[in-house]
Amino acid sequence: MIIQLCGLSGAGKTTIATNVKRKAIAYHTPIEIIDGDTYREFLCKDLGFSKEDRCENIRRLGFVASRLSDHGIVCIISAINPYDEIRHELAATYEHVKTVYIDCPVNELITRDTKGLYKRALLPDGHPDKVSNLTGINDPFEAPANPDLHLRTNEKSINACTSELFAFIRNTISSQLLPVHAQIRN
Ligand SMILES: Nc1ncnc2c1ncn2[C@@H]1O[C@H](COP(=O)(O)OS(=O)(=O)O)[C@@H](OP(=O)(O)O)[C@H]1O
Ligand SMILES: Nc1ncnc2c1ncn2[C@@H]1O[C@H](COP(=O)(O)OP(=O)(O)O)[C@@H](O)[C@H]1O
Repeated sequence: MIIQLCGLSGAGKTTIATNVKRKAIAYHTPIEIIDGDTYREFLCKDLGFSKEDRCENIRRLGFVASRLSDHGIVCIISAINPYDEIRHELAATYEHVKTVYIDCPVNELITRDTKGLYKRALLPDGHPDKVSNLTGINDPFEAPANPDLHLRTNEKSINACTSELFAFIRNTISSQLLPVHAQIRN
């Protein structure tokens, strides 16, 4: 199974994915986090933040996820993943892809600003430190219309969001395994 997260920087993708992975160890559910930030240092080092590059980024993360997923590893793609087009492409290309929206209003993210990116994006034009294409401020984010799971991280605690995503993964695994058991019995 491939869980493609999407959500603005600072919304909570890494925090929730990491906590879910920790929780899954006790249940012997293998989880791999495929994190945009990490892969941008290696496999996706050549990519920037244009629409084309962001889509290519997700395409590559999706490919890695598909290889691992074929071996029964639950892959969580933790990236901003801002465009409908590429989210749909991933879901159409690979089996068992679920979209999870990690949602937080931008005003709250400006307050969190864990990486200082929002402060820099809000600098006046022409300022040497200004970030010019930060998603949600001066670059688009297309909120998914019908995500498989929608987590509002400004309304629920980290623990509550972690439990919801974890339960979603467990339920999806069970429902996908049921027909297989039925086939074996028949
Ligand atoms: N301009 C701009 N816009 C968005 N993000 C920026 C930008 N510049 C740097 N960063 C940092 O890069 C991380 C986003 O990379 P992703 O691979 O997740 O992005 S994408 O899915 O290809 O849109 C993102 O990581 P997260 O904060 O974990 O989301 C940022 O730390
Ligand atoms: N309900 C929540 N779920 C996830 N993170 C939360 C929540 N509430 C507050 N936070 C905080 O928001 C920040 C999210 O950062 P991070 O996980 O790196 O985001 P992202 O990976 O989406 O950029 C962390 O500082 C985390 O403690």
